[in-house]
Parts: sequence; C-alpha cells; structure tokens
Amino acid sequence: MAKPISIEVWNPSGKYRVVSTKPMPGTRWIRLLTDQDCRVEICTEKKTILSVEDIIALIGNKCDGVIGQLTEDWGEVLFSALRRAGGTAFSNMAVGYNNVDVNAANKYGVAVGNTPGVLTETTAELAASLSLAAARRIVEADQFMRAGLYDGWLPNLFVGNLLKGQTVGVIGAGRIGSAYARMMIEGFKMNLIYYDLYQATRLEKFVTAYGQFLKANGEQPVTWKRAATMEDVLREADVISLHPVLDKTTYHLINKERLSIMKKDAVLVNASRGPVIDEAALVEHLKLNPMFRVGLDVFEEEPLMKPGLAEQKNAVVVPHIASASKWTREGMATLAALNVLGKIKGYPVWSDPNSIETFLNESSQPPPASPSIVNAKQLGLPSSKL
Ligand SMILES: NC(=O)c1ccc[n+]([C@@H]2O[C@H](COP(=O)([O-])OP(=O)(O)OC[C@H]3O[C@@H](n4cnc5c(N)ncnc54)[C@H](O)[C@@H]3O)[C@@H](O)[C@H]2O)c1
Ligand SMILES: O=C(O)[C@H](O)CO
Repeated sequence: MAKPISIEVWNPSGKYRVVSTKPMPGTRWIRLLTDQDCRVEICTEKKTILSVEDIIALIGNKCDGVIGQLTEDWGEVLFSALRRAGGTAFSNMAVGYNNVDVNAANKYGVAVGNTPGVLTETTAELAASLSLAAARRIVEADQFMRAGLYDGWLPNLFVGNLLKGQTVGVIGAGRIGSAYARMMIEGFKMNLIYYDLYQATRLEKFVTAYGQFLKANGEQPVTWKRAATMEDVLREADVISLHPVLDKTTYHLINKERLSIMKKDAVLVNASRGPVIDEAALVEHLKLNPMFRVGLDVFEEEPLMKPGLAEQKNAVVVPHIASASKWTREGMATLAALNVLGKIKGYPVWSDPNSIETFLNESSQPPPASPSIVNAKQLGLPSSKL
C-alpha cells in the first residue's frame, strides 16, 4: 500500500476542498479560502518535487481545486484525476506555465490560473543583480576573499566590465524584460536593443523620454533600437538578458551558433526558463571564452546543472530564486488561491491580469473574481466588469 501523504488541514468543516501541493508563504491566502467555506489541505511532505502519483493521492476522491507548483507535471493524467474528483480549478503559483498542458485542462473543463504582475519587479531585480554580479565578478571575488587569498590591492585584481554607456540587450521585452531594461537604462545609463515578437511601445517611450531628460541635463542621452532579428541583439549588446516565455519557439534559443556571434566579453543572463539555453553548449562556450560571463537563475534540467557548469568561474549560479522576495511570494500565493477560489465560486475572470494591485491590498477584501485564468476564453468563462 502506498505511504499516506502528510498534510496540514485548515477549516476541516469547509464545504469546498482545496489542496495546495506545497506550503506557501504568508497566511492571507489560507484565510481568504477558509473565509469562503473552503477546507484547505496543504501537503507537508519533505520531498521537494512531488510526482504525478503523489499528487493523485493528494487529489483523492473529492477535490474542488488545486494550487500547484512549476516543478509538477500538470497534464492529461492529473487533470483527468482532478475532474474525476469533481474539481474544475487549478492554479500554478507562478507566471510561467510551461509545466501545464492547457489543452488537457481544456479537455477536462479545468480553469488554469497563473500569477503575473506580482513578480515582475522582483524578478527583474534578480536579473539586474546577476548582470552586476557577472559583470563585476562579485562571486569570484567573494570566494577569493573567503579563501584568505587577498594580500593587497592590485591594478589587475578582478577587473570586470563597466556598464555605463554600454548596450543592454533584452530578448522577450514583456513585463519582466521591460522592467529589467528600465532598471539597466535608468540605473546605469545603458543603451537598449531588444527583440520581441511585439513592439514594446511603453518601453520605447520611456527610453526616449529618459534620453531627452539626460540631454537636457548636459549628459549623453540613452538610445533604443528594436532589432529585426535576435542575432542583431546578440551581435551588438554587451549585456543580454533573456525574458521570453518557454515554448517551442524559444527552446534552445541560445545555442552554440548563437553564442559564437556574441561579443567575447559579453554577459548573458537567464532568469526565464532553463531550456531557453542549450546549457551543454553554454558550458563549452564558457570554457573556451574566459572573458564571457553568465548569470543563471534557471537550468535546463532543474535541479541539476549540466556537467562542467559548477566548475566555471565565469558563471554565477543561483537556484531559481528570481521571484523570491517576501512580498512577491506572499502575493503569488494570494493570486493563486484567488484563481482557484474564483472558479469554485463561479466568479468571473478579472479583465486585466496585469492590474492585480486590488487583489494584493491586505486592508481590503479582494474583488469577487479570479485574477488570471489563462484558458478563460477556451472555457467560455465570463469576464469581470468591475
Ligand atoms: N526565474 C524566475 O523565477 C521567473 C520568475 C518569473 C517569470 N519567469 C519566466 O519569465 C517569463 C516571462 O514572464 P513575463 O511576466 O515577463 O511574461 P510576458 O508574457 O509579459 O513576456 C514574455 C515576452 O516574451 C515574448 N516572446 C514570446 N516568444 C518569443 C520569441 N520567440 N522571441 C522573443 N520574444 C518572445 C512575448 O512576446 C512577451 O513579450 C515567464 O513565462 C516565466 O517562464 C521566471
Ligand atoms: O514563472 C515563475 O513565476 C517563476 O519561475 C517562479 O516565480
């Protein structure tokens, strides 16, 4: 017999059963659910990544909705199990939902929520941190210091790259890519080149206005360019940050060939999804080009790194923590819970998933709506007029 999964239960007499596959930060998300007659069951298993079988056991015979994580494989098997248990609501506690087969969810009439907006600045700040850490060799220098190797100032000690006046390249200039671009432009007076399938009009307007402001102050104005091809960004930029969604069009977007056209001393940052980079090709490139540096928050086969990456001094690596600020993680939990609650209660779907502040305001009741359901149209869910 399979070992029972350990859980923590809130409001045992609640009418609707909502399962969270992980404990999530804060308690507001729990309160919002229990106040609306939900029994909340939180999986407290020590194991970091739950298997499909573990989640089937959690869903059981009666489950109205599940809050899940990006490490889980939400496909045909789980959506059919959820539907059999009477459930129609699922939310990832993440903006990216490449772990979810939305077609399978549609087939079983399950709404799929995600958590955009609340993590935009936090994630962009981590990408900016990785850019600086890689450009200025902060991790290498820290290790050197701790190893007791510092025996005095030297003209050539840990010389890195100056950002001011250089070009920042952004691939995927959506919410996070645009926020990152603004930080690098405003903070370090970098020029922008970006590639996206869509024009980033607000970002372009910001750079134009900031350039005019600098010029009026007698400073060198910053500039922007929308690249016709991704290769143009790779050739021209000094620091390149990747922020697209992961799908068929972005899998191994950065490969051996594209790495070879980048500047020899460029900085590459990835806080999107690991498979956007061919990580084995990256390891080879790092070995052959010691002046080339990367900052990575995500990896192709998490939690693993490709062989050789950990040994490369020109790589800064952190464990998928880009959205890890307290405010953001509590907000993600709240949005995910409200996505599930909204579907269970038959609320409409918020008409603008980018404008979620009203759901996050702790001193007021959130509106009766699901903040962000990615398959609302396919399921014919009504849109909120609030
Ligand atoms: N590391 C982390 O912890 C972390 C945190 C948040 C988000 N993310 C990842 O970042 C991604 C982006 O989040 P967002 O909120 O900015 O999403 P978004 O939808 O606002 O932006 C994604 C952008 O990518 C563009 N894009 C899609 N396909 C492209 C292609 N082939 N080439 C170039 N651009 C392309 C889109 O047009 C869009 O502008 C998420 O999907 C998620 O995978 C990671
Ligand atoms: O997609 C996301 O939201 C991240 O990877 C986790 O914050």
